[in-house]
Amino acid sequence: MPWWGKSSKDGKRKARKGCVVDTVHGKLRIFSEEKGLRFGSTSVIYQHPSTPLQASCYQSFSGNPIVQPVSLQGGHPSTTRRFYSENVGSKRTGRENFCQPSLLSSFAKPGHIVDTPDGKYIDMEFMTASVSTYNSSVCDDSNRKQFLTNPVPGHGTSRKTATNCSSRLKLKDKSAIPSKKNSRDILRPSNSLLNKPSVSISPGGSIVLKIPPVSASFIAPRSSISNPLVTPRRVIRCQQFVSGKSHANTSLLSSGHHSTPGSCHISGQSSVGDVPELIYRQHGRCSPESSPTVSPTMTSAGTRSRFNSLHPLGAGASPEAHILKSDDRNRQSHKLPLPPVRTSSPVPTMPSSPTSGNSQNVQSSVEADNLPSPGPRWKKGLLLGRGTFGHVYLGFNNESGDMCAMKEVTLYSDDPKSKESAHQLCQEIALLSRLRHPNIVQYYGSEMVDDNIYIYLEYVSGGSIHKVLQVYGPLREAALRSFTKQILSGLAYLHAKNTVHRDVKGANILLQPGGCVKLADFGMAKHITEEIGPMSFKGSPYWIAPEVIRSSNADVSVDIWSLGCTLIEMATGKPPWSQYEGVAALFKISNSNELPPIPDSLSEEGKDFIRKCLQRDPLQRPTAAQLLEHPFVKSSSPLERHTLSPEPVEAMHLATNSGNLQSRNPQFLDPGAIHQIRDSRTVTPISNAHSPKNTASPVSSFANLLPQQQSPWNMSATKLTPILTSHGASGSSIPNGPDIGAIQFHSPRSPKHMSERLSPTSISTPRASPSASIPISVGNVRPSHHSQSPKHRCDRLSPSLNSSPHAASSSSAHLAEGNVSFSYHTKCPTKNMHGHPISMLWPKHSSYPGPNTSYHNVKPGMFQQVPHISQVTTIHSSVKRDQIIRNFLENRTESELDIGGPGRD
Ligand SMILES: Nc1ncnc2c1ncn2[C@@H]1O[C@H](COP(=O)(O)OP(=O)(O)OP(=O)(O)O)[C@@H](O)[C@H]1O
Repeated sequence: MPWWGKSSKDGKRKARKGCVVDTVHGKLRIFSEEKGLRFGSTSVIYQHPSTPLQASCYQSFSGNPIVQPVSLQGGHPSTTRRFYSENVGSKRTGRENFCQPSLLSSFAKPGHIVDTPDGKYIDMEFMTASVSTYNSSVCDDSNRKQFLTNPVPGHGTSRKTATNCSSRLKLKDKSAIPSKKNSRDILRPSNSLLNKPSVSISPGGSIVLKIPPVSASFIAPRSSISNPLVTPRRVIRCQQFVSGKSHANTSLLSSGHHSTPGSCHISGQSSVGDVPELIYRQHGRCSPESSPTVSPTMTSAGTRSRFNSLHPLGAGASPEAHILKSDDRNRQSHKLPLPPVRTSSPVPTMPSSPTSGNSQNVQSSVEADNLPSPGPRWKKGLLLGRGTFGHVYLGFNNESGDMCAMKEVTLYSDDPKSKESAHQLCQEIALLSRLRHPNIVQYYGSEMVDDNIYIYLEYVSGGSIHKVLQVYGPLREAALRSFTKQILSGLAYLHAKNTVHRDVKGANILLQPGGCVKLADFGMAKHITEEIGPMSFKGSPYWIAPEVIRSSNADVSVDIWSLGCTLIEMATGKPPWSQYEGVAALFKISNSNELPPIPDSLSEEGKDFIRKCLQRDPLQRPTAAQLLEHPFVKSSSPLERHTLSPEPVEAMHLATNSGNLQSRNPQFLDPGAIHQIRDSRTVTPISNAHSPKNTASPVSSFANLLPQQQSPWNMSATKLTPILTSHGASGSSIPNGPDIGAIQFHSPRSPKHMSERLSPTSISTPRASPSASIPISVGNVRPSHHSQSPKHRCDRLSPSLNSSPHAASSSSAHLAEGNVSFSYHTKCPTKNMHGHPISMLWPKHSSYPGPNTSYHNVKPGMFQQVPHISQVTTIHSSVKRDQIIRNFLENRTESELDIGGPGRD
């Protein structure tokens, strides 16, 4: 997020709120690998290549193995299709007396990134499909004049139009109330604006696809599939929107909250050219915290009616034609955005799931129209983190048991920040949907639910490198090599696609518990062409390349510079020049010829690697592909993963109860399958059992570093196993910490495998009353030995996970008594697959142990159960949590970390 001027800019923007109208509905588009969407069209058809038409219009994408956009012209009438409509409307613009038509906008539309015949990508501008404000920068004078001389039909004057815009926006929220007024307020572009799309170069250097404003009434279907937008009611009922101001006017705005340190958007004038003109919805009904999935009882028949009305086969060619026809009579009363069509795709349950099976899925789909609701699939759960523009939640599919990360951004029509948010989201969606790489967070889909945009991403449960550094301190060289190699691998892939990330830093690199790191946060990423580099200044001050500060001409080499900074960050816990304030840091970076201090702790290879990355002349920097050959990373080879294995308890539960181990893999989701719009009464599953697997197989595994080197990080990693227990659902509260989750924790292992891991000194946690200490059956635990291998630790401690799921719940009474309750890791899932909270074991009757403490002869009753570190933090509010953890990690022996408990050497 912008690192300067957050509040002031924001305040200024809010002081001059303009009407910002949305169409983010209709802008969420599939970024499929396939092409064929009509630019400028107000509808997009998604074709499922294999499913029959007869399948119903279940309002979800989740079951689509592959749901991809197809051309309106190219669609075969016999295939199942779905589409979204774009909406046309207008909005009052503050003091402006008139509105004007603008250009079509494409939100996250395939047109934003287009494959050219030569394989290159072209950045397409987002255009507004709306009536824009007078001040809208995307509206040229000719259009404005045209509008003025061609008042909107049905409006006596443009002034009246502007006035009515406001009314419509208010009415939009009253979705259930039919409004005749709305129908009168529809703005239609003048005929002269119905030109063919044109392409030009924007000031920002992007290729701009200009598409004339389109009103629903002007859109002619180009295929046998009827375009629902020709339906006046659709125009009336759906979003009416007005374009916002240019991105250049809002790029310096910042949010009130941000999680990533030091981020900045130096979006200068040059950013105008590459900014989509987005459209926003009126501040809507739902709060940002509202779950996109709702009770089935909330799905009204009207929703289905609307859905039917928009079905691409609604012209009567489909078997549902009769439904559409009958429902058409009911559409009058529904103004909400139409949900996406759930067609014949099977519900994406796993094969072993009780609810899986094509026949059942298809049946479910078929019945969707007849049932009150298909039921919720994805539920917004724990808060994983806060970003500049929104929150990221853990999403849980209660049908398949899978998880994903749900990035939620709420758009408000009167909040200029929403414009920036939507812009960034558009870029992120556009880029992510094209990417598939083990070291890049996988994009699954996106949708609009009321005022919220949701981006569904692969869930990376370990949190960001930045947070890891905060908690555990700097990484040791082996981890540095592994992480750097993986980041490089992701960057090499990215750069090969002519894409620059522009915000490489620890906060944007997520870590899987297994040691796989993934590039995330592509909000600032950009496609570039050979001729035109990214023009806007974006990035984070301490990681930003000098040439980005000095000029607007930059290319993928800026990521290499940032990688060098990130390596320093990982090695020291802080980015280079962190001793300077933001602007001073920028000055230092851009105007000095100094190199930041390179950590002495690094090997010569590491130092050389950093020096190569931090060459001020970008031409001298090696490419990511070249750096992959650098000895610093080349020697980091993937080894067998054998460490954390926190899965025994969960795996056994899975094996015995659900038998659906495959569902732990989040890759069931279909990347690119979810660009849809729905209201909060509809349900949109996004899972897909046929999507490619790309979660695992990082370039190297951090886990394999454990045998080589003992480090705080290594120790913390091994700690994932022994201290986890699960207890009943009546246990303590589950905090909404950012680094919690269980997806990797529950990786499948067979019971046999687990039993082989048991050792005589196993720890078990039988039932206990919630108020009592957890009676732990512990054999004599050997004193700590630094030479103890991780494998040994793992074997010895694995049984501790073999506790009953009904073990005593964590008791706040224990904590209140002042027992030891510090944690040495935070990457702890809070719930197992069965929804039982998982807590941790801690030594009792002791304050925080000082250095060189070890525990011998651990006996039953020495431990207590602590739900989560955030509660620990509450209890020990006088002690800085992170420092405790760090100190503990740095001074513990391996066995101490394994067991913990009172007593000293
Ligand atoms: N795929 C994911 N899996 C798990 N956690 C995630 C995921 N994506 C994001 N998070 C968490 O949410 C936080 C914020 O996410 P993210 O950085 O993408 O938001 P943002 O608005 O783009 O932030 P920024 O301020 O960097 O622009 C991250 O720091 C991370 O803790």
